[in-house]
Amino acid sequence: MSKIATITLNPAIDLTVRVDQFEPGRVNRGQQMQMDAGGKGVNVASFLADYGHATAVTGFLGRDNAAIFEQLFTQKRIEDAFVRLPGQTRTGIKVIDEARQQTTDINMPGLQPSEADVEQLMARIEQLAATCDWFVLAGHLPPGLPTGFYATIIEHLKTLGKNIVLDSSQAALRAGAQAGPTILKPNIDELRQLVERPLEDETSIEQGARQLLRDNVRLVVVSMGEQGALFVDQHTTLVAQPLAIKVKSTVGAGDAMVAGLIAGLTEGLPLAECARLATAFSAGTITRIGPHLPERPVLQQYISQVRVRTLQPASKTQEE
Ligand SMILES: Nc1ncnc2c1ncn2[C@@H]1O[C@H](COP(=O)(O)OP(=O)(O)O)[C@@H](O)[C@H]1O
Ligand SMILES: O=P(O)(O)OC[C@H]1O[C@](O)(COP(=O)(O)O)[C@@H](O)[C@@H]1O
Repeated sequence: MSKIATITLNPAIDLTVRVDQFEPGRVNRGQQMQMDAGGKGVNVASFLADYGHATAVTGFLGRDNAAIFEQLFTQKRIEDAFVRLPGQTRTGIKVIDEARQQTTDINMPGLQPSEADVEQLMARIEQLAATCDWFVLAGHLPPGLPTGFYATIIEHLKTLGKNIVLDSSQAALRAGAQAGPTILKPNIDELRQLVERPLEDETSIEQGARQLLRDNVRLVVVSMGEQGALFVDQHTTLVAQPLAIKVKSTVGAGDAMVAGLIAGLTEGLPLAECARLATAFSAGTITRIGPHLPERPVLQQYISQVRVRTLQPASKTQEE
């Protein structure tokens, strides 16, 4: 089984604070606080490692607070190929309101890598390409990097014949999508930004996703929070219904979906089974804080509960 590499240019420590009945602009009393190593690619690797995959992580990590990441990598046997930068990796605040089942994210800009750091990163990616067939490029760009940075990496990885998943936002997503990764995983807001029109129903979301399928892009997964997700390829559109479970924190739900999708695709599962696995991974993480999957029997139960249907042109549906 080949290794899966994730690239997180701007990882984050997630400081989760539980505040029931959270009111912005007021004095709030918190109930619980927890810190986790995070950032999109770090989370994807962590979920895949829980599922038994060999993973490697790279990107830029602040030297001064790297311990929490190093602990995670050691614990889950994730290969650490992060380039170290002077200073601290950003910390993001995640306010979870369990009573209202709401998560509020405050994400910071992060550390700025130098030209020499970027060169070092490119060398690490080159080294990882010797052992990894899949590359996940995920998250916000750090300050100072050009919006076309993901596009540059994608173009290079394409020449090496790699499978590439892009999960980013704003201009970096737009430029990256044009470079033709294998899979795109926008959430509904990111898809709206990409296609520049309101997407109000399943059909318009499907059409928006289908617009992105071209050249190398063979699958677009649009995640829609509690509305589930659409899996759109050349031949079909599947709708994966989320599970009705008690939400603790939605932080990492999208990353879990990416991880579950890759787990399915690398096993050679049909798209409907991949959609089921991806949704089960997401369900597994929203019931807890931190980028971890539940034990196998629980995950197995979630997989069996996910409902996937085909979205047909005349809106006739068929259970998969
Ligand atoms: N409130 C929720 N209830 C149930 N499932 C959810 C909820 N929020 C997210 N999910 C699951 O996680 C998946 C990804 O979530 P989403 O919030 O769209 O991703 P992102 O974090 O990338 O914005 C969804 O497709 C769904 O299966
Ligand atoms: O790189 P960005 O877009 O600032 O996002 C970083 C945040 O995204 C996360 O990876 C969670 O992502 P998702 O909720 O989209 O799966 C957090 O761990 C992290 O704080």
